[in-house]
Amino acid sequence: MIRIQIARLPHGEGLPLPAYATEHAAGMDVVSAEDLDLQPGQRHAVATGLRIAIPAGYEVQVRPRSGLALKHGITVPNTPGTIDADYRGELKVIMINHGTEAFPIRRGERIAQLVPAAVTQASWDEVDELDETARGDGGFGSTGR
Ligand SMILES: O=c1ccn([C@H]2C[C@H](O)[C@@H](COP(=O)(O)OP(=O)(O)OP(=O)(O)O)O2)c(=O)[nH]1
Ligand SMILES: [Mg+2]
Repeated sequence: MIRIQIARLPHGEGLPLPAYATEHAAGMDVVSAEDLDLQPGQRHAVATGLRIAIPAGYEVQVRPRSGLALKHGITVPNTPGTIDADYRGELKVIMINHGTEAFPIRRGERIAQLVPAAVTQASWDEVDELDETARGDGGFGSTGR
């Protein structure tokens, strides 16, 4: 359990903070701060009215809700969205309608889920040759279907 500072923008006033729906849920459901009808094929960065300050060494992933995906074709095209620890702008949820009908997104409705995660940063050791492995350069289905 880590602590993350969260601040509301004016249009975020009165909305519930992202919250776990069940005791051991992996994601905190986050709600929309705006009303819109997402047309088939349309993308929109949905406002949450929230800003957060994630501790260094962590990120927050933005993931779709499976019910919206299965029933309505509503998903997050950049899933998992990445909220960087040093980002201080508004948290937005990019949503796309892969369905065939307009989908109403209403203020206060849960649109996605936030999953905090530890981040490992790396630096490069540039070399001329890499060690050999049994897989070698086989990939992209090289082991069969
Ligand atoms: O679903 C998302 C994804 C990103 N962001 C914000 C927070 C994140 O820290 C910042 C940058 O995101 P990312 O690195 O994925 O986008 P980019 O296209 O690389 O933009 P930048 O050049 O600003 O890093 O945008 C969101 O609010 N929601
Ligand atoms: Mg980036």
